[in-house]
Amino acid sequence: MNTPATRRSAFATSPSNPDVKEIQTIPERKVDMPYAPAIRVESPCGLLFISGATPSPLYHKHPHQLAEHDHPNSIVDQTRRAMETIKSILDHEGLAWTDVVKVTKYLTDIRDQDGMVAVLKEYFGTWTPASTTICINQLSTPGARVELDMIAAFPRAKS
Ligand SMILES: O=C(O)C/C=C/C(=O)C(=O)O
Repeated sequence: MNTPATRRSAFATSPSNPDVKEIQTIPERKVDMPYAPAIRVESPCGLLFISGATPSPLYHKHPHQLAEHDHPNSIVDQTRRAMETIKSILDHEGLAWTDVVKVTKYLTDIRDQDGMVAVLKEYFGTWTPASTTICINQLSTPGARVELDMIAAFPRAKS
């Protein structure tokens, strides 16, 4: 588990809503990305919406360059990569796995569910956020079998 820390300044603020903030964990890589790693909503309580994480590196070129997407075949290894990406965003925001309130899980083969869930348990321990699991026929890069997105809530002292 990571340790809660002071919330960082956001990368940018929505021009139409001062409570909506763009999060960039590696600001110099924004130029390569068509979406933010996360969006923080600060009022009435702080929420963090984490973009879908796959086995691909968080920051990668768009359009995709296949050399950046050399995925292991194993669902366990792919899920660990996605969870490490999400951990980097939670760490950046000073949040813990126990601050995650919702997980959406996308699989290309529902038989991968048990392997994916076992890896999530390594990270979440006994904490069980709300969850939705969806099976789809393809993800964003060849060979990707899993994508995870999450919503986390900032503890009141940090909201
Ligand atoms: O599903 C999304 O839009 C977020 C993730 C995207 C990718 O993994 C990607 O563009 O490679």
